[in-house]
Amino acid sequence: MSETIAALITPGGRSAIATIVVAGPKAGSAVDRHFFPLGKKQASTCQIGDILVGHWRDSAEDAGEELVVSRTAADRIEVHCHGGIAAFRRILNHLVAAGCREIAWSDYAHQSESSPIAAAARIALADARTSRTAGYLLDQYNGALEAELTAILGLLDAQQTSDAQLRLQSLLATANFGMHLTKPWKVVIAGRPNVGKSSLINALVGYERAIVFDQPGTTRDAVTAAAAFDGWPVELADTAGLRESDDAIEREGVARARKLQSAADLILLALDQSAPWTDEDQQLLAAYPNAIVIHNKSDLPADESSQRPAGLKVSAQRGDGIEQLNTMIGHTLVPTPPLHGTPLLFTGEQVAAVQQAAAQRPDAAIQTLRTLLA
Ligand SMILES: Nc1nc2c(ncn2[C@@H]2O[C@H](COP(=O)(O)OP(=O)(O)OP(=O)(O)O)[C@@H](O)[C@H]2O)c(=O)[nH]1
Ligand SMILES: [Mg+2]
Repeated sequence: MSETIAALITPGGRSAIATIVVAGPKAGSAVDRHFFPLGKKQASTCQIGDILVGHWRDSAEDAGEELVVSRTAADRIEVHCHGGIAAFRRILNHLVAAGCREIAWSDYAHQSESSPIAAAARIALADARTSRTAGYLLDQYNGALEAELTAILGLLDAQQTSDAQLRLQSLLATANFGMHLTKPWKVVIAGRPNVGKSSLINALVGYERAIVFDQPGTTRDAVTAAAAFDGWPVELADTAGLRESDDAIEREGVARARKLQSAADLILLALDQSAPWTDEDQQLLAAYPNAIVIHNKSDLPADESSQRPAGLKVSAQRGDGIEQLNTMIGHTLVPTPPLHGTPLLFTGEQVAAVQQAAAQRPDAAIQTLRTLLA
């Protein structure tokens, strides 16, 4: 590396501490210009692993900001400063004036990782919302996908094209799961007004996110909440109760509800087991054949209609059955979680490249896969 770069590697905004990495031959001298250590060692002369406390000053007269500098590799220094935007911006500006080139943290990940797949996994890890999804991304960071692509390349090189094709297809089958490692599953609740959809959302997320009221037509706009079921990150959406209405705002709410429901990975169909079975319930059941059917208000006497389908009995109000619902949502989203270490496609670019390779003749497929690995 001949140039020296500076990159903010923590999220922008009001985080507590920001970390700026300075990497390249001029890292030490660039930091020395503004960093005045309390001890004898300078940023440019300290050893790997040294942590220096000092002040970042505009000039020798400036009181400066107290911060910490450490050397993490021969040509790499980290500056740990206050996390406010103005604080890290000032330091980055000084580093640029000292000859560093400022780059984005994602570009730094690409520069500092050994392969594009490891870099992509590192970037994706920042978007993993649960330790379960992070675990699968760590597998890819540690080489699971790279090893599989390399093995497929070997098969193609050896002209074992049908074996290669099988393994490309198995990889493609992981794309839906893999892409969800950084993008939560969308779970949307549907049902007639007043069956207890908002109450169910609140019971599932564990706090009062959605407004509950005894009048039908309470929820108008979609309300979403971040949740996790069985370690799978989910964006859970409450929607307006589905019914014909003369009220323009409610009609708009119903239109938005239908749109969200059509884009959902999973629908929870809420029914009121204490109310008589209606044609609307029947229509909803037919419209969402893959939905999890929930019979809410199990604390009230049941309406014994013969048309009532099988489903999970819960009481959103009392919490009965919510734990089972939780588990059922997780198992429905991911019926058979991949074993740890399984290669997974987790970016759109990877999916597109593997789809392309699967459709190509061996020579072209080899080129496509090499580009993905290079
Ligand atoms: N007894 C009983 N009442 C419930 C239960 N769940 C919800 N309710 C009541 O049913 C009424 C409607 O609840 P909501 O959660 O607002 O229903 P909703 O389906 O979101 O209604 P809309 O937003 O109007 O479509 C409220 O009075 C709730 O307190 C339950 O498990 N048992
Ligand atoms: Mg509601």
